[in-house]
Amino acid sequence: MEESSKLALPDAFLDFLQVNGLDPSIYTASDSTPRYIRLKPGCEAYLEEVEAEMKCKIEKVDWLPGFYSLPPDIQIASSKAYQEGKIYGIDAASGAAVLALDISAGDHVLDLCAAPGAKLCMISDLLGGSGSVTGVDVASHRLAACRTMLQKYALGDRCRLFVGDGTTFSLLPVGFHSESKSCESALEGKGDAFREWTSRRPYKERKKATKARKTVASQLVLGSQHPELIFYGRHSGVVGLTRSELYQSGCDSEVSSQGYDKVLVDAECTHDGSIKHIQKFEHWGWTTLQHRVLDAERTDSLTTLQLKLLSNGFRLLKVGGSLVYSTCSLTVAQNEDVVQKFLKENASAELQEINGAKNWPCKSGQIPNTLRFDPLTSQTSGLFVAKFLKLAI
Ligand SMILES: C[S@@+](CC[C@H](N)C(=O)[O-])C[C@H]1O[C@@H](n2cnc3c(N)ncnc32)[C@H](O)[C@@H]1O
Repeated sequence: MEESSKLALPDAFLDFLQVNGLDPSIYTASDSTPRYIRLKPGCEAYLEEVEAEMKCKIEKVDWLPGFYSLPPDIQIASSKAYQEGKIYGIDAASGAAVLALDISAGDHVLDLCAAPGAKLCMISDLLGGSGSVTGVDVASHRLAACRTMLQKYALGDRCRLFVGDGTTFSLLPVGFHSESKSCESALEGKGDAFREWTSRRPYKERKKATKARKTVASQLVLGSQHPELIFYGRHSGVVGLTRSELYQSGCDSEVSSQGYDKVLVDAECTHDGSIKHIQKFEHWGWTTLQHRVLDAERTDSLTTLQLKLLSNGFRLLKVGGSLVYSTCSLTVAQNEDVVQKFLKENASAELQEINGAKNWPCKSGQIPNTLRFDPLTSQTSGLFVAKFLKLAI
């Protein structure tokens, strides 16, 4: 980690920080930010074993149940506990964003920007043996990594994953069956129903899936059509459904009562609050940072994307349900400004105070009830968090 304290940020990034009023010192003064892990419920007894194996003291994070902190330079990937799926790495600020959802038993949760899936794992963990979680991401390779993670930690039982555009995703939670079922569905026999998911599908099915994937990819480019289902757990509610039952959208009034209980929109952003992510560009090359993060056209369209993701996530929420919007950017443009625009356009949205946040090591955002984690004050990665309630109007 000593390396990072000498990190020489390129001019373009320093300009970006200056324009957005951000202090560059967070990228050089964060060497002491701990690494965080979450222990799978029921694995607490392994803690001593993990400490002995990693040869370090693992501290309980008092304000975040199930979380532990390790010294920053400890690598967890080679540990037995990690390989056996007893622990997974997730930053404490990310854990707080999931906790802000206030997940209860039986909730149907939508994670609209799910990959690579640390927050989705925690959501599945919190749901335990009830409810369901639907993960959506536009990047199929990243979502495939998320699927691997869910399987590795045995957390995917109630999960379904779709490759699709979160700004247009419209599928309701599992178990929702519209009274006005489509004729296609009524006529269709159950012969075509989804069977238990397996990664080793017969050749014929794989061929069909490849064809469907190609069609989906071209349809995604055109901004329409069904998202591709790439994983579903045994108790996700998908087994036994026909395609037309799975792909039901529901009208607005149906969404109000049958939509998701909780929605997480952990939106695509410039990742400038994730120090570890920015440090990686030292190896990837600073020009990559310029293309991927700082390109003006991209940053402009990014806030539009964030607003669309937030609006669509909120549309899919049932009345009385809550949505958490988060980004790992520290800029006001991608956080408070998006929230302000969203509130202006959505009279049924109310910013909510986040339960328990008084004990969290974060600051208030520029709008009351919004929160900001940053490496200097929180000893976590940077994260903005806002929570909305959907009112009946
Ligand atoms: C900050 S990352 C999400 C991290 C994830 N929640 C986790 O905890 O691991 C943002 C994600 O948004 C995805 N994304 C970008 N545009 C999207 C879109 N239009 N619809 C859905 N996902 C999108 C990216 O592929 C990326 O995986």
